[in-house]
Amino acid sequence: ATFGEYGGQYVPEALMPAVQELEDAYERYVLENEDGFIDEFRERMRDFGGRPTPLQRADRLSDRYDREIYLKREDLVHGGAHKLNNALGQVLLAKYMGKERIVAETGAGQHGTATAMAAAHLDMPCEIYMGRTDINRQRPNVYRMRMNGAEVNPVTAGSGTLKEAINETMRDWATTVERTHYVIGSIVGPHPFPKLVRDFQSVIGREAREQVREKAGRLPDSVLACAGGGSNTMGTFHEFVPDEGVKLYAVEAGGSSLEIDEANALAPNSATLSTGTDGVLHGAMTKLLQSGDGQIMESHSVSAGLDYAGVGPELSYLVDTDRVTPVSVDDDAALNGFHRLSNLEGIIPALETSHALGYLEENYEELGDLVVVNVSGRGDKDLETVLEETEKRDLEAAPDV
Ligand SMILES: C[C@@H](c1c[nH]c2ccccc12)[C@H](N)C(=O)O
Repeated sequence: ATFGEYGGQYVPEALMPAVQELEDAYERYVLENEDGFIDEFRERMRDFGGRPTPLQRADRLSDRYDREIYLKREDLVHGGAHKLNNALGQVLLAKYMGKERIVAETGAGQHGTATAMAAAHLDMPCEIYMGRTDINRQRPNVYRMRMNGAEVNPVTAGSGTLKEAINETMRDWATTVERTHYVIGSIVGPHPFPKLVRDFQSVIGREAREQVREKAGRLPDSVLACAGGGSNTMGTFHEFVPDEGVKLYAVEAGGSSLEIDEANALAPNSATLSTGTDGVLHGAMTKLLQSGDGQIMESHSVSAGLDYAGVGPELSYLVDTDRVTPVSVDDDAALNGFHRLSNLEGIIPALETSHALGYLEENYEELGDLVVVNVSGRGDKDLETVLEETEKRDLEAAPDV
C-alpha cells in the first residue's frame, strides 16, 4: 500500500493499465520534472491562476481571539477555490502524456468548474460527470462549466451524488484511457492519484510556511484546514508535517449530529476521520462512513464540498499515527463562521472553509499564539444556501440580511 496500510490500488483488472500508465507519468513529469513539466505548471499557475496567494493577517479575528491569526487566501486563486491547483496540474499532465480528452467528477461543482477552466485554458475537450441531485442544487456551477466549454453528463444512478459520479467517471476512463485522462477531484482514488493531487496542492503549504516565517518570524503553533476529500487539507499540511511543533487540525463536517442511523445507513455528518472505519472506496483503502455490514452510508453536510463518505488515505494514515488531529463542527457553527468572517473581515468564505472558522471560534484558547487557517474557497456559490439556512436558525453571528 502507499500510506501504511492505507492507499493501494484496489481497482478492477480493466483499470490496471490506466493506473500503471499514470504512475509512470507521475514519476517522470511530477517527481523528475521531465521536459520542464513542473516549470510550465508553476508559470501557468502564476499567470493564469494568480499565484502566489497572500497569507493575510486577520486583524479583527486577531483582536477577537487575542492572538495572531493568519489567513491563507486560496479563495483568491482563479475560479475562487484551491481546486485549480490540482485541475491545471492534471490537465497539463494529460497534455504531456499525449491525451486528447479530459473527464472528471464533481459534487459541489467546484472541481468540475476548475477542470472545465483548465481544459479551456489548455484547449482540451472536457466532460464532467455530475449527480442529478447535485446538478439541481448547484446550478451556478453547472452554468460556469458549460460556459467554459465543458459537457456536463448527468449521473442518475443511486442517490445521484458525488459517490456515483466518481464511479461513472472511472467507468468511462477504463474504456477510453488511450485518449482520455481522468482528472480526479481530491486526494482519493488508487495510487498514484492521492500523491499526485497532494503534490499539486502542496504549493499552498509551501507558500504559507515561507510567508508565516517572513511575517511572524517563526513557524505557527497550529494550522487549520477543512476536510472533505482532503485535497486542501493535505495541500496545506504537507510541508508542515516534518515540523513536529506545528499542530495540524483537519476540521470535518459534523453535520446535524454525530449519531449514525445504522438501520437506514444514514450518517447525518461527513466526519469520516473522527468516526469512520477502514474500508475500500474508489480504489483505495481508507476510513469510511460504513454500516456494520460494510454498506457505504449516505453522508450529510450543509456544505456540498465536504459531503463525502470517504476521505483521502494519506489523511487516514496521519490521523492513525497521531500527526493530524481530526475535529469537527456542526452545521450551525459553520454557518456562524460564514457570517463572522464576512462581517468582521470583509471576506465571504466557502461553507466548506467556514467549518475551520467555526472550530477556531470554539477552540482558539488551545491553538497557541500563532495560528494559520486555510481559506480554501470563496462563498459566492453558497449565498442562497446560507440565506435559506439562516432563516431557519437562530445564529449568533448572523447580521440582518
Ligand atoms: C465535492 C468535492 C470533490 C470532488 N471530487 C471529490 C472526490 C472525493 C471527495 C470530494 C470530492 C469538490 N468540492 C467538488 O465540488 O466536486
